[in-house]
Amino acid sequence: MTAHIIDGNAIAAEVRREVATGVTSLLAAGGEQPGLAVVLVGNDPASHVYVANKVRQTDTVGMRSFRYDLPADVSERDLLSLIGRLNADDAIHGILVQFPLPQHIDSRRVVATINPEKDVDGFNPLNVGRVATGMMDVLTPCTPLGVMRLIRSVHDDIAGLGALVIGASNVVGRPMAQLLLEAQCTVSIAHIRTTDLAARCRQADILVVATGVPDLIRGADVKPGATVIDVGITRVDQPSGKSRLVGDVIFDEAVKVAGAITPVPGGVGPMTIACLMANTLSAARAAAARAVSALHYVIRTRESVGLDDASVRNLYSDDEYVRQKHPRSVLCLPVVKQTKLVGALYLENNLTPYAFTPDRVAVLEASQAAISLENTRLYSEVQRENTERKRAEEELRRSDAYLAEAQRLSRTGSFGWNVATGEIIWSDETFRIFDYDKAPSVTVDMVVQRTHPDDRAAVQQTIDRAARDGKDFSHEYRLLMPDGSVRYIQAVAHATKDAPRHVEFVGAVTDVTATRRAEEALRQSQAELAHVTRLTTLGELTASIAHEVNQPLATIVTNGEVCLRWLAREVPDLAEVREALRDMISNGRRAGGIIQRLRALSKRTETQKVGLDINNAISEMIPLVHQEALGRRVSLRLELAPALPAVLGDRVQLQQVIINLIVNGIEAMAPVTDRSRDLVVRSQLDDSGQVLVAVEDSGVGIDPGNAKQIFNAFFTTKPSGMGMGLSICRSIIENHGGKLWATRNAGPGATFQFALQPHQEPRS
Ligand SMILES: NC(=O)C1=CN([C@@H]2O[C@H](COP(=O)(O)OP(=O)(O)OC[C@H]3O[C@@H](n4cnc5c(N)ncnc54)[C@H](OP(=O)(O)O)[C@@H]3O)[C@@H](O)[C@H]2O)C=CC1
Ligand SMILES: Nc1nc(=O)c2c([nH]1)NC[C@@H]1CN(c3ccc(C(=O)N[C@@H](CCC(=O)O)C(=O)O)cc3)C=[N+]21
Repeated sequence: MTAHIIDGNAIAAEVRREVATGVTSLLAAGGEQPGLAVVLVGNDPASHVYVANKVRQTDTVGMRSFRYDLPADVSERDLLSLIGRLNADDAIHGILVQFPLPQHIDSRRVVATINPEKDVDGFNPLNVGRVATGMMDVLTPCTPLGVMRLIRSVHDDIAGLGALVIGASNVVGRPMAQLLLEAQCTVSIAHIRTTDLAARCRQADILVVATGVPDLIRGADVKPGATVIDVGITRVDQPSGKSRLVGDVIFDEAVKVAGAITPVPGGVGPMTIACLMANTLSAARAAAARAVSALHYVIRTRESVGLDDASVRNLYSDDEYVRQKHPRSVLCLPVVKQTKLVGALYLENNLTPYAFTPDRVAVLEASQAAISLENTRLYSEVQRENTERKRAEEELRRSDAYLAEAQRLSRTGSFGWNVATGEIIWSDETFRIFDYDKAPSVTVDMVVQRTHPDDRAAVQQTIDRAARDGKDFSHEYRLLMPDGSVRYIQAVAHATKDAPRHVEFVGAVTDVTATRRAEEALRQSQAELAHVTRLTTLGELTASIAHEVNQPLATIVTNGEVCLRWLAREVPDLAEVREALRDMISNGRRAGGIIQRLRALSKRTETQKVGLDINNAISEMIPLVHQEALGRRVSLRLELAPALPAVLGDRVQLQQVIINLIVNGIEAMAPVTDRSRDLVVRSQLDDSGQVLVAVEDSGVGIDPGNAKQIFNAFFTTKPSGMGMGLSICRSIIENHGGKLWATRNAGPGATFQFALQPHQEPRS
């Protein structure tokens, strides 16, 4: 198995492409073209090759290169002064002084002179210190940076791996170890004095060799599967006369043991230059971001900036604008409103330094403060008003929503009607009830149109009267909907008058269809129940009624025989015959009357309320109960007050009540043996002008324990009764707007009575 050979050339090309893209977007964002200065001292041929390479690649990725070739005997001072100029030159974002430098020049001083922001080698102590303390967003030495990228091409995560760095130079070994440490490797650094190097190598998951000692690491020194990074580059002469580059690792051996390995050449080397490009781009980007004008500073810090003499080099001298316009005095104040920076006040004077004296600044700042204060006051006022308005609007919106919902739920719509203008406004629910599409205004005609034809005249009349009198009104009418269905509407309206001729109605319309239908159903079932109980009562009376009918029939038969006899005489006695015939007719009528009443009572009819004479209604029932009373030895007496006013009622239903009360009274006296059984049916006008009908018996009376229940449905004291009688009676009387109740008599027995309002003939 051989190791994966990490292709430094390919990855370096990748890095260069990224850099080229970065340069393009930096330019697009208005940044300056990145520039790299390469300083070469002396004539070292290898260095010339490298530098030429760097310059070429710089141009390739779209950056500018500046090459400075100095003689080998250049003074340190001259070199440092060149560096100073390069530091100040805004076209230059990166400075690289190629190593090695001649002996007479102190490389550390050179490195320390390079502006840390332009130190693309990452050798300046400030950058070294930053990397050493884990600040990775700074310029990082190129070779270790490239190595990390190579390692990452084979490892997603190297945290926890054992890493051995051989070589402890400031250029490679030490920063390398820092980067590996930062990536959470367990890092060892080996150097010339390290003992048992091979054994240490065999422990390393990641082996970075940077000594410049060819063949230092053999295959046997590599931990199987380890990642081997060979930084070393040594040019060795070959027998052919040509030279070739070798690394520190015996590649042919190590490639058989390692998991991944970099070749030399084509490994770390190309990465170093690619990372130099990347560092130069980073430096240029940082410079663009830092293009800190005074304005930017003010915006960022909200502190005012004053430059008394802008021609003197200062923090803002690098500002593009300052460089081009050379203002002499600059004052920049933040304009803050409601803790928000809304702008900056920028004043400059291109003629004199010290134009913005402290007292002038104070005046400016004070007036700005005054304006701010006033703004603050206005702002908070507006803010408060806004909040208040929002709250009110929200409340209104919510209550509107509640109202609409309530209208929908209660099927009640509202309306407004201005009589003078004829303008009518409907709520959504009103539109729904009338089944019209929503419209901004409505006419009286629309209401009339929708009204059931049978009710139209009445509705029109109500509306006309309301418009004329300007008085509250309420009416109930039906709507005939487009689909042919009928709706029952109840409308009430209240008149408001703010001027004598200016009447406005505010009202509500309720769809009471469901209520009316329920009432109708209830009335129907009550009528049916009443009919059934009526038949039951009549059923109980069958025997006595049959007897009651039989009697006139028997009389008729007897009279018929008498007639035949009188006619059979030699001289027929016609006077007698006539007398008998009259008797027959009257008895026939009597029987017929009973049958007729029976038929009326047993018929199932709609309720028909008419003005009727209650005495007459009572009298008609007597023949039906006459025989029953006789048979049970009850004396039945009528005490009917003459000239009673008519009552409005359904004859059959009221007669059902009367007959029920009489039958109950008769039954209540059945157990009575020690006294006479008297039943009195009385009619009279009571003190309050009501027509009163009372049925008084001398029976067993009402058990006080039952007094409350006797009118309840299903309550009965009779063994065979259904218990519907009194409950139906009461509902009939209540339907007539009257009252039915029972009292105990002073003597034995009880009195059941009902009271009805006299019927007012409608005045036409
Ligand atoms: N590919 C690339 O881009 C680059 C390649 N290089 C190459 O990397 C190599 C190292 O460069 P650089 O760090 O600048 O060189 P230096 O000479 O500055 O450092 C060499 C380091 O290796 C250590 N060392 C030397 N011999 C041994 C040994 N036998 N066993 C253990 N440690 C040893 C030294 O230890 P001590 O400190 O005790 O002397 C020293 O720390 C060179 O071949 C150089 O050409 C360098 C830079 C970039
Ligand atoms: N201030 C400074 N910064 C440096 O980064 C720096 C320096 N001085 N001095 C010298 C070392 C060495 N160095 C290399 C750069 C590229 C290759 C490189 O491209 N190598 C190719 C081969 C190049 C060739 O053909 O010679 C490769 O390994 O494939 C090698 C080595 C940067 N160094």
